[in-house]
Amino acid sequence: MTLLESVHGPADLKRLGTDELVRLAEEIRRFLVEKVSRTGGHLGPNLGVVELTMAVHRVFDSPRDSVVFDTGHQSYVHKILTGRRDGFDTLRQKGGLSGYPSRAESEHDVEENSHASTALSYADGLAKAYQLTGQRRHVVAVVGDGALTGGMCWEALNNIASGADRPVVIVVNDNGRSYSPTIGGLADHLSSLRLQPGYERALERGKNALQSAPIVGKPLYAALHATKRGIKDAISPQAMFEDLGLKYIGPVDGHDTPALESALRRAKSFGGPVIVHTVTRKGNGFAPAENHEADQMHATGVIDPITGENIGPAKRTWTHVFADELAVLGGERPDLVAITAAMRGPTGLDKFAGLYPDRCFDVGIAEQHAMTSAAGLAMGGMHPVVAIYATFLNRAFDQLLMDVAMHRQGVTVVLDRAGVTGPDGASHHGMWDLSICGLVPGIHVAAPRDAASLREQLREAVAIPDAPSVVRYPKASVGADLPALERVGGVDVLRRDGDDVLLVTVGAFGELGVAAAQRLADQGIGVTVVDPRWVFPVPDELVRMAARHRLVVTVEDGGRHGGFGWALAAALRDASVDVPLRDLGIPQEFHQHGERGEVLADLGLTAQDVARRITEWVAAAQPAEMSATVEK
Ligand SMILES: Cc1ncc(C[n+]2csc(CCOP(=O)(O)OP(=O)(O)O)c2C)c(N)n1
Ligand SMILES: CC(=O)[C@@H](O)[C@H](O)COP(=O)(O)O
Ligand SMILES: [Mg+2]
Repeated sequence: MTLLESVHGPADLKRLGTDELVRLAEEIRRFLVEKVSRTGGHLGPNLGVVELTMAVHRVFDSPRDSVVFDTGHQSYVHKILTGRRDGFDTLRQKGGLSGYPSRAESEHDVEENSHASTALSYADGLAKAYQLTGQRRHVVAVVGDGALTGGMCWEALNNIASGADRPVVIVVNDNGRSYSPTIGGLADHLSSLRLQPGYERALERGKNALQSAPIVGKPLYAALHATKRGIKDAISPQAMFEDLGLKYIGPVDGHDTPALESALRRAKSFGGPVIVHTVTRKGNGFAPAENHEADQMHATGVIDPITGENIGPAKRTWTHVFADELAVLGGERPDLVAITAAMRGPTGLDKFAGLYPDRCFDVGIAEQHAMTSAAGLAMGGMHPVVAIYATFLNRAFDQLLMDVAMHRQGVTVVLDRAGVTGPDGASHHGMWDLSICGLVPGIHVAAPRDAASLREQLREAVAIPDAPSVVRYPKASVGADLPALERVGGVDVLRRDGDDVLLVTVGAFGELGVAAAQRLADQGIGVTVVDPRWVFPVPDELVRMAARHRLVVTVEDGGRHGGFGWALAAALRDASVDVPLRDLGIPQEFHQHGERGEVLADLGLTAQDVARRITEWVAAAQPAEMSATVEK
């Protein structure tokens, strides 16, 4: 039996000796590479936290002590050590192990939200609750240097620091990277601390040697300790944390188990808010990850477990199309600037940044700041393109509404991963953006249906000088272009078989709509399929088209609640167009992980299901109106 097979929970971990811990770390790394190379996932981040997670679970007592992982993508080791080793063959798969903590999976899991920079706020709340209920429980928050660039962390730190008697242990996992190198003053600050990685170890050795020395040991240690403190204050700017009221321990080598455990034990005994600054290496122990140029295998697909080479299917995604067109636009429009929230590569800004390095800004994991900074850039005469994942627009709603739209600033927001994303689960599905954008006065929202539309609508968006414009597209390969039969009032007609049903498809669902119409035509139901292209404001032409049909059906890769279908229904009511409308979209629930196609099928968002629903609706409609159609 391997050591890994002998560890079913933290208690088993606590019984291991030093040499066994080294072996266990090696076994965990081999396990991670073997499993994640097959399933895909966050290999780099988890290879970087093997010793750190082991030490946390040896020093603290989960689940009595709460261990919160910020973003949660680096919680695989935590899962392995808390009895879920056997689930890794199903990692991030439908019905399988989540790629993030999951309260349904384990009592050891606290936070499920994959949106970064929240762990310290959870920790603050948990610590207050334990204090109020007289529970002597520690709260441990593992937070990355990237997550620390998020504003919520600083809001939380401000509050945690005021709780001098609340035992919150903040373990900073400082690997110097988000996807790419972490940016900003804080990163510089941490790196200035990182310069003495052996600092704590040297201190530990020195203290042990001194304290064991007879007679002179203890006084000498005390004198040196005071000197150390003075040195730290003088040469290492961690004084910033201590000036905030947070004790600082570190930097600690995040792969040195004895040093880690010593630092964590000191933190545990402190009894108040304390930062343990650990220095780790993303991808540690797997050379292809350690040396991975782009992002040290932050998130991989299926890879060769030896070479690290991607062996999944190469695909041209919507992101690629955006990246290429923005690069072209950058040459035509010197006022165009791009903004990323620590995801320059994944959102397709690398090409633009390579051509125009001074015009691409990485603001860290700070979508709120990105949006309002964009408003400032627009006020200053630039046209910003803010490229973020759709789910992270949630973070910047107020800024979009008040700082961009209310000030009528020309900012273009490009939302990648819009709609059902898949393996990253409930907090990553981009299902909220249409509902959010629909609330914003004056906003223009485009949902391109293919690559040609994306290029065209991106150009249209950056030409809007006095309002926010949004372009949204899915996490998927981009299919073949779907040409329109004609464009009427800005609305593209994709197929015209009759006036029984007006099927309005949003974005990439154009292909689905045409396929559904074909199925319905075979049943004698005449469907006209249209793509509004710009879904907000709702095109007037759509209202006119609806009036000429017996039933209107909308289908969108977005949340139904407050989505495009609801907006069109309201527009029909406002225009007194009395035609029944049925809206198909993502139900207003938190949807678990799985492949995008699986989740869409479960939600009935396939051509077959849409055709079936329409057949049912047509059959259920007033017989006089529709029977002729159905009998045909
Ligand atoms: C609000 C938000 N924006 C962007 C992301 C995408 N994202 C996931 S992990 C990550 C980098 C996190 O870096 P860090 O906290 O340093 O953790 P590491 O991967 O280095 O362990 C980012 C930007 C996110 N999860 N949440
Ligand atoms: C944890 C996180 O927010 C991202 O790393 C997430 O895994 C998105 O992955 P994709 O870029 O593959 O959509
Ligand atoms: Mg990091």
